[in-house]
Amino acid sequence: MSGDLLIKNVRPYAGDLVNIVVRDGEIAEIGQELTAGPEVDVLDGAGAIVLPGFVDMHTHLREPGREDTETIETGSAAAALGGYTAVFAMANTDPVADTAVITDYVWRRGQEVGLVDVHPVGAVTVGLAGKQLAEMGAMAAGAGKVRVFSDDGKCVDDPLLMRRALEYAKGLDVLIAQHAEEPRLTVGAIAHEGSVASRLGLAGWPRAAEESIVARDALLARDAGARVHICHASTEGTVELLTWARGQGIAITAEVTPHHLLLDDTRLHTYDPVNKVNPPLREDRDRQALRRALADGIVDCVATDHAPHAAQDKCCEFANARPGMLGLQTALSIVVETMVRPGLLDWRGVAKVMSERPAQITGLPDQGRPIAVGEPANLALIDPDAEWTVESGSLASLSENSPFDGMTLPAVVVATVLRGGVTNNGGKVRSPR
Ligand SMILES: NC(=O)N[C@@H](CC(=O)O)C(=O)O
Ligand SMILES: [Zn+2]
Ligand SMILES: [Zn+2]
Repeated sequence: MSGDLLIKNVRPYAGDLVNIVVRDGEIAEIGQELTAGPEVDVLDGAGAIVLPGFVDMHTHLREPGREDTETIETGSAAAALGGYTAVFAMANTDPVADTAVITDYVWRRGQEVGLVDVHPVGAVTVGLAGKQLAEMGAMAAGAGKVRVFSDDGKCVDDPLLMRRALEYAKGLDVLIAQHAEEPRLTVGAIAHEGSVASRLGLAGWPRAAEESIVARDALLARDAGARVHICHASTEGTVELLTWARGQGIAITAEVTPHHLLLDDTRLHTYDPVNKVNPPLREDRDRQALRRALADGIVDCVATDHAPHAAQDKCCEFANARPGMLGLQTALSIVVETMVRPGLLDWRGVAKVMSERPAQITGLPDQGRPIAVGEPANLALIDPDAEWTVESGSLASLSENSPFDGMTLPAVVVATVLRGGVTNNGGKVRSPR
């Protein structure tokens, strides 16, 4: 546990300037006149906005198996620099995180690094093969306390298996997060099915491949009385289905990625595989619908789907490149660009979609909490007026596949605090323990 910390000159949710005293990892005092004793560490926010630390419910960290592209340590550093205090590491590692041995390892390694809480996501099916349920109960009962299960990267496409998974998840009080992609509709598909893909000669990934699974899973969740979460919602039709399902009282939640909020398929004309992602970048109307849905709460939260890939897997022909893009260090700036600047969200809204809702959906008791006395000191400090230019080679990730490379974006995360320990100070991460 960290010692005492005085955080000076910060504005909770962009409100009035205050100082915050942290003791034993908790917010002990908030006020205008607070001062600290001589032994206390001081973090001067210089007028920064302070929000609860961000929670990413969808991150790929590639350890175990592809430590050449990201490790728990390098991914944790990227997360801390992005303002995150908790991330959920997806199960599509090698070996797959389908047993408690792996999920406990991910949790423990994250705690050893100590920059962010790395919560393991467990696989729904053994080896992500979609044939047999994994031992969800054992993973939930382990040291990693797995509370989110997903075959992300693949869809749990067998409806009977998905139904069983939802029933089992309800009993365990855990969440199934679905990568909604009907595989029969995306055979060979590499780009959004539309006029851009036709012109470029790229095989199309239709909206219906996502929407048919969203509709199906809403009905399966209804019948099982279970919760279901939709990963990386990407279409206007998905927003309509979510609206319908919520109206029916179905416990369905959804996330949107920063790249689906900012980019569309017109980026593909260069054939640069940095823009290849699953689900694919869609059209302007999808992007606009997703922004409105996030503002209205129909889409609950932003999740990065941070997906590091090696140069040899990305810098090749479009058809052969792996899908996925980096996201942890650029997420906040893209939310500011697409949601705050256009007036769709205020800073309380940013706290909600980046921290509070993902913590609630995943069941983290110590994240996404109000900035108030007695609450855990998990915080992100943001300079809303600063700008920065993304250099993919200078990010903390071991990989460089950022589609935002060269873009000048608003808002800089100036510090991150995890249980009273400063994990990122002015863009420098604390050296891992
Ligand atoms: N989003 C992607 O395009 N890729 C992800 C898998 C996934 O999220 O489906 C990956 O693991 O690389
Ligand atoms: Zn996915
Ligand atoms: Zn993913």
